[in-house]
Amino acid sequence: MFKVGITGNIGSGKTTVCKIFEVLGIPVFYADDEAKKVMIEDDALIAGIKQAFGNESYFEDGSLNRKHIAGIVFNNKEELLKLNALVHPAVFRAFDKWAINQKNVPYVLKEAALLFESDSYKMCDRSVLVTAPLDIRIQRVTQRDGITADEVKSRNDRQFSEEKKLIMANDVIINDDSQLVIPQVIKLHELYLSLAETK
Ligand SMILES: CC(C)(COP(=O)(O)OP(=O)(O)OC[C@H]1O[C@@H](n2cnc3c(N)ncnc32)[C@H](O)[C@@H]1O)[C@@H](O)C(=O)NCCC(=O)NCCS
Ligand SMILES: Nc1ncnc2c1ncn2[C@@H]1O[C@H](COP(=O)(O)OP(=O)(O)OP(=O)(O)O)[C@@H](O)[C@H]1O
Repeated sequence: MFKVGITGNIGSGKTTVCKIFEVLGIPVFYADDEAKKVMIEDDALIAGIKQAFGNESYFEDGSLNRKHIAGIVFNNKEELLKLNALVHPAVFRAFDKWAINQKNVPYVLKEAALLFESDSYKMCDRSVLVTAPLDIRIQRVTQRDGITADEVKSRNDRQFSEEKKLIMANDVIINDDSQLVIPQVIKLHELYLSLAETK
């Protein structure tokens, strides 16, 4: 199966772009959503997270105390690496399992905030970066999530810069309101159809 990894820094619009690919019939694996799922379903992982970040990482009903964990990991690089090392292998396994089950589709997309940071782009045939300037991204995320501009910046600082990702990515979608997004997606879709056919 031809696999395309899609990424972008916080608030770039990668999920929005993925919805357009879905309309074109392309299945999308949302790594960030899968991370949220395994963190409340995988017993070994839950035990590891409690050991690393305390029992208060979970509420009594078993849901994740996101604020508690975010407060630790987005303020300390070592703690974030610890969390990533616990969560990412479980997400990689889930993606492999999911991809095998996608039948009769030309290619699949893997949406991941940390495609490059986690090296998971190496498991894809192609990568695409969604970009937008930081001020626009801050505005979008503060509006969407009700978190502060400083919180958005601190998460952004934990990710590779857009400049670095532009060098690593094969393709780019510009989502800064200067050009339409749908034609950019259709153009890439046509490219991926032809690349998948010749793989
Ligand atoms: C720390 C947690 C609990 C905070 O939850 P919260 O609901 O506040 O944020 P959410 O998960 O919606 O993430 C929002 C954005 O933060 C950024 N972000 C999330 N995790 C990370 C990370 N490990 N490193 C850098 N940025 C991150 C991304 O841009 C993401 O889109 C959560 O982000 C988490 O469990 N992260 C670890 C899993 C992970 O690495 N997910 C991303 C890739 S699989
Ligand atoms: N071109 C656009 N015009 C207006 N609003 C947009 C555009 N693209 C994205 N948005 C909005 O900006 C917010 C962030 O977009 P989206 O959730 O797709 O980004 P993301 O990269 O997946 O974010 P995160 O990394 O935080 O998960 C959403 O509320 C979305 O509706």
